[in-house]
Amino acid sequence: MPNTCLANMPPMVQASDHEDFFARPCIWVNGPVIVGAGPSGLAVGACLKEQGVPLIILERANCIASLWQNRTYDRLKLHLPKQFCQLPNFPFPEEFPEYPTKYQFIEYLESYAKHFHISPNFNETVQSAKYEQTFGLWRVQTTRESSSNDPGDQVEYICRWLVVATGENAEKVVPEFEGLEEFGGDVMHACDYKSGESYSGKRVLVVGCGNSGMEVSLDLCNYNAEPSMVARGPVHVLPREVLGKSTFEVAVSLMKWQLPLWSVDKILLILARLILGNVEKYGLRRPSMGPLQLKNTAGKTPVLDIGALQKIRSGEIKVVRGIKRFYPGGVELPNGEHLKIDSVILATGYRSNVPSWLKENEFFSKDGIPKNPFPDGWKGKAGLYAVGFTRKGLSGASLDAISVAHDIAKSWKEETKQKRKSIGTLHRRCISHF
Ligand SMILES: Cc1cc2nc3c(=O)[nH]c(=O)nc-3n(C[C@H](O)[C@H](O)[C@H](O)COP(=O)(O)OP(=O)(O)OC[C@H]3O[C@@H](n4cnc5c(N)ncnc54)[C@H](O)[C@@H]3O)c2cc1C
Ligand SMILES: NC(=O)C1=CN([C@@H]2O[C@H](COP(=O)(O)OP(=O)(O)OC[C@H]3O[C@@H](n4cnc5c(N)ncnc54)[C@H](OP(=O)(O)O)[C@@H]3O)[C@@H](O)[C@H]2O)C=CC1
Ligand SMILES: O=C(O)C(=O)Cc1c[nH]c2ccccc12
Repeated sequence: MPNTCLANMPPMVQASDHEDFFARPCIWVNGPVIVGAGPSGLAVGACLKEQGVPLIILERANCIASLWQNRTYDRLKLHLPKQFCQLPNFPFPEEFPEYPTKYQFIEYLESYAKHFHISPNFNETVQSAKYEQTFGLWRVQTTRESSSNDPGDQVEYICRWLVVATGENAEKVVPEFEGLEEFGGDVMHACDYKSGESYSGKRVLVVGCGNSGMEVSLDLCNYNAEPSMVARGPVHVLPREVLGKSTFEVAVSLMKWQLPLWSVDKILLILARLILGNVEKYGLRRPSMGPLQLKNTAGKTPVLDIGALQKIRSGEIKVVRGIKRFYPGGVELPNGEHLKIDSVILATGYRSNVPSWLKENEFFSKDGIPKNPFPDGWKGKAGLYAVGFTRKGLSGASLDAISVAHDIAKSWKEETKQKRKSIGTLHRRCISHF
C-alpha cells in the first residue's frame, strides 16, 4: 500500500464521531482512494500509475471485475466489438476474436491489472464516504472481511481524492410480485444464472426482455428448456451486425459524420427493419424514442440480437405481455391467461449503489448516477470523481478514466509539492498515534 500510515485517531476528529474513531484504525492515503476494482477502477488506477500517483483500490469482492467473474452466465460474450471494449494504454491480444468471450475478457483484465501493478484491497466494502469540509479531506469507512462468518474489521481511510468506480450495475433489481412466495418453484436473478443445463425440459418464465432476458431465453432454448419471456414495456431490438459490420460501429461512423443522434437512430431503425422485419408482431413493441437517444437519456440499452429473435419467430421463445400474479406452480398473465411454470428467472436489471454509502447529494442523483450527463459527469467538487457512469459501456469508462487520472495527477502534483510540509505533520501525528 503506497504512502499510507496507520493511526487510531487522526487530528480531524469531530466530537460526535469520537466513539467511532476509537473503534477504527485510520489510514492516511497520499493519493486517491478508488472504490471498485471493475474495469473502471482498473482503468483509472492504470492511468494514475502511469503518472506516478500513488493510490489504493477498495473492492468488496475477492477478485477484480467481480461482475464479470461472479455475476454473469457461462456463454456471455462482449456484444460490442473488441476495439470498443479495451481499456486505456493496453490493447486486447490480436488473436482475440472480434467479440471476446467473458473468459477472454477476464483474462485481459487480469493481465491489465498485472501489467500496471495494480493490487486492490479485496474483501473490503465501503460503507460510507463523507467529505470533512473543515479539513478538506474525505473519510472513507470500510468493513474488511477475512472469512464469510467473520463480522469484519472496521477501517477508515483519509484522503484528498475519492474516485467512485462502483458501476451502473452494482446491485440486482428484484421487483416484488404478487404471490411469488407461494409459487414454490425456484426463483433466481439473472446474475446468478450460469447455464440452461439444469433446466432441460423445464418451463421457465424469464422476466424482462433486455439483453439479459433475451440471452438467458436463448441459452435456455439451447438446453431444450421452454422459456416464456415477459416483455412488459417497449424495447429496441437491433441486429448485432449489418452486412458483416457491427451495428454499433455503423452508428459510431455515422456520428463521426456529425449526423444528429435522431437521424442516426432513424438509419439504425431502417436497417433493423430490413434485417429483422417487423418485430412488433412478435410482441416486442418499439419505444417512441430512438435506440441511441433512449440509451443516452434513460440508460436503457437496446438489445443487440445474437439469435433470440429467431427463436421468438419459431415460437421456441414465447413472448408474454406482463405478470398479474404468481400461484403454486404457475403464473396468471394480465390477459387472464395461465401458464404452468417450473422456474422463474428475473432478468429485471441492475442499479447503482452509490446513494447507500456516499454522503453527498450534489454531484450524484438519487439514482446513484452523476447528474451531469456525458461528457461532463466525471468531476464533482472537493476531489470527488466518477468513472463508468456514462451509459456508454466500457468505452465511456475508458474516456472517464483518462480525464479523471489527468485531473487528479495535476492537482496531486501541485498539492503534494505545496502541502508536503503539512502532510508531513499529519504523517508524524498519525505515526505518533500508532
Ligand atoms: C451481463 C452484462 C454484460 C455486459 N456486457 C457489456 C459489453 O459487452 N460491453 C460494454 O461496454 N458493457 C457491457 N456491460 C456493462 C458493464 O457494466 C461494463 O462492461 C463494466 O462492467 C462496467 O465496469 P465498472 O467497473 O464501471 O463496473 P463493475 O464491473 O460493476 O465493477 C464495479 C466494482 O465495484 C465493486 N463495488 C461495488 N460497490 C462497492 C462498495 N461499496 N465497496 C467496494 N467495492 C464495491 C463491485 O464489487 C465491482 O467489482 C455489461 C453488463 C452486464 C451486466
Ligand atoms: N452480451 C452482453 O454484452 C450483455 C450485456 N448486458 C448489459 O447489461 C446491462 C443490464 O441489462 P439487463 O440485465 O438486461 O437489464 P435491463 O435494465 O436492460 O432490462 C431489465 C428488463 O427487466 C424488465 N423489468 C424490470 N422490472 C420489471 C417488472 N416488475 N415486471 C416486468 N418486467 C420488468 C424491464 O422492463 P421495462 O422496460 O418494462 O422496465 C426490462 O425489460 C445492460 O447494459 C445490457 O446491455 C446484459 C446481458 C448481455
Ligand atoms: O452492453 C452494454 O451494457 C453497454 O452499455 C454497451 C453499450 C454502450 N452503448 C451502447 C449502445 C448500444 C448498444 C450497446 C451499448
